[in-house]
Amino acid sequence: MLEELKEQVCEANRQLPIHNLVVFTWGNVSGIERKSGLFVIKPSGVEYDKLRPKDMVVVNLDGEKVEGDLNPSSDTPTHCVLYKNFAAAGGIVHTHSRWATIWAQMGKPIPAYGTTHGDYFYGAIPCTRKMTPEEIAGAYEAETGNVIVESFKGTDPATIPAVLVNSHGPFAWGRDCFEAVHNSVVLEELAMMAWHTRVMTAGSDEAMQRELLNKHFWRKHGTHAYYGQNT
Ligand SMILES: O=C(CO)[C@@H](O)[C@H](O)COP(=O)(O)O
Repeated sequence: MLEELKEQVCEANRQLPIHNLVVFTWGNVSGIERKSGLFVIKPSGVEYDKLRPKDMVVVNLDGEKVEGDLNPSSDTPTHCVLYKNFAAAGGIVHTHSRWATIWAQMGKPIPAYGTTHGDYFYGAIPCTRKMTPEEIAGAYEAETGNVIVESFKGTDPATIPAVLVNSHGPFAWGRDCFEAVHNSVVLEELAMMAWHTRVMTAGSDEAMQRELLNKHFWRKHGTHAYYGQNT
């Protein structure tokens, strides 16, 4: 089972440059096997076109490497915190994709301006608060996960499968690593569209009508128990 997951996570990482989500190696994808509690993640610093399934690193939910010759991504502790807190996450992606990173650097959530957004995200895509100096100086990557979890209090992460880490960049997730990559591509497109919407409306944060958001999100997702019910 883990061998198949290694192949999937390797392929998902190789899709990041294909979708123009990364420069150099500024991104990583992981996937979890919930039954064992083990997840597979990209090795740190390895170029995507050189990745092979056997290079993938296996990590447990205590953040300990259990298999692999290479070092796991430097963001592994963040992936770990998200897997422990978001049951909805079967796969996680972190990138520095351009337009989503612009919003993360602005420290602003991406409003649900239109139905393209509403088809994938049931509301604004949140931006975390800035981290404290203590959090930055401490277990930084784990604290990055903690501020993400904090920004989802009262929100089902299955219905908004992405976040902007303030001053850093986006994380996205899905039921598996390929859906997480898909959501990362959609996030990047929405971030670019939202930027231009905001500029052309003189900085308006006015979102689409709630009725329209409900219609679009639940028409697409309402049949999946994964998303809960239309509240
Ligand atoms: O967020 C960062 C750096 O700010 C990381 O995502 C790196 O850009 C990729 O690190 P590795 O996965 O290669 O360790």
